[in-house]
Amino acid sequence: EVELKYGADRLGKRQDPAMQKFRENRLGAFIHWGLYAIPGGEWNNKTYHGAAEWLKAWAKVPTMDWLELMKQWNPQQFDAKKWAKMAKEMGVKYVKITTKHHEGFCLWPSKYTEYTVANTPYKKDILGELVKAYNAVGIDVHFYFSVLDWSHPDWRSSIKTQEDSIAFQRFLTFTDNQLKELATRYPTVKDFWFDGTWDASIKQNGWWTAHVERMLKEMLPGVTINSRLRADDYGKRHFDSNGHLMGDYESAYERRLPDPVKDLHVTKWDWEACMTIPENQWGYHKDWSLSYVKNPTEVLARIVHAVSMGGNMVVNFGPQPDGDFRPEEKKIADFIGKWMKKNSECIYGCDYAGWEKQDWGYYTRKSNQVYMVVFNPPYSGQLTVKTPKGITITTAKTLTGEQTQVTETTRNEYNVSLPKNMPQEPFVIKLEVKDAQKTQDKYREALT
Ligand SMILES: Cc1ccc([C@@H]2N[C@@H](C)[C@@H](O)[C@H]2O)cc1
Repeated sequence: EVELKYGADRLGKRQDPAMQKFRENRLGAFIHWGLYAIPGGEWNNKTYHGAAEWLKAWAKVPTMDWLELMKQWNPQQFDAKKWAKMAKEMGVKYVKITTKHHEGFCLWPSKYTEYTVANTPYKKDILGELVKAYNAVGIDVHFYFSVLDWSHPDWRSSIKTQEDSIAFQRFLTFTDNQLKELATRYPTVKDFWFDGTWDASIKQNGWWTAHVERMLKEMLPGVTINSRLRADDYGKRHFDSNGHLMGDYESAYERRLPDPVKDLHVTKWDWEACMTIPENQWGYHKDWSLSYVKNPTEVLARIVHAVSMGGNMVVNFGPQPDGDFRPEEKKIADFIGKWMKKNSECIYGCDYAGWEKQDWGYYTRKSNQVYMVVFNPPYSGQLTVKTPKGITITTAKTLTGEQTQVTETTRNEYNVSLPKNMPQEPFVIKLEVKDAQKTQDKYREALT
């Protein structure tokens, strides 16, 4: 291994209560809300197909013109309690909120920049209202924070001159101040999810990314930090030059998921994926007909896929400029919530089962219970289940208590029959399993 001053601060999964809560939460929601919601992907009567929160870039809008949008920021329909109710009913255990996206507009009244909600017609502290409302219904709040800040004159994507270097040091101090401000104003925050950290200027200041992780953990014991913040002494990101994961969980799965057969290495560490409902829109876009929009079952499949491989899933919402949500997003939240009401036992606190992936769907596991989450019931009426050596199935029944037939077809292989009255939506069969290995050990202990 190479000697590192700014590599991984810890090896292996964190096992403290705060990280266990992060892991057991499993299902979260993303909120991408900022000035970009106002134009919604359209500028000077031209509609841009790219991600709406990047419109400033696509339409090459000068920073001062873009920040003029602040004069229109006045979400009259915004009601933090309604947002919290929607999240609660969806069954998410945490919400990640864009405190500041690349545009540099802050949802909290930061005293380190004028580009904040305080200087808009709306005036009020949106972030503070959301933290209070989500926490009041038992939902953890996570902060998305973009280091990249298009509104700040000292931002540099690369350091070419001495002047760049001096400016960028000022920028890092500005960023430190904003992060300390967020940690001080909102001490119930449970996580910081950093974005906008891919540029050379950050990669060659790996020391600063390590300092930020350490500073926030000192200020907020238990807080979790995503791997995307981190660069090591040599500019290596997410995993340091010795291959060790930095931060507390891998955060590279954005709009994609690890393969359930080829990418099983991800089950060795904590990770969190995030996804959009259209192909690629995080902020509000007026026209969702421009790309494929996932149906509710496709969103659900990605949630279960992540949990089946020991990860979390965060489903994105891009609120309208008026502070309400678009009907398509309300429909998704409602479907997921209804499904979770019946089936969340196979999600919360569940992990990778270690069983071979089958075509009918995904396994999740909680202690000696293995859940079969069935998305593709086979015409044979039989669900193939292959168990690892020494593991046998003792019972199998749906979460509504209906017994299903379990037939051993060969060593470590079973047919689990589809339930008689099969639900017309993805359903769960719960298996009780016995691990011969473990019981023998217990038995052997008894002998000595
Ligand atoms: C190339 C690229 C940069 C940043 C992003 C941001 N990360 C997501 C979580 C959104 O915030 C998106 O704007 C997406 C793609």
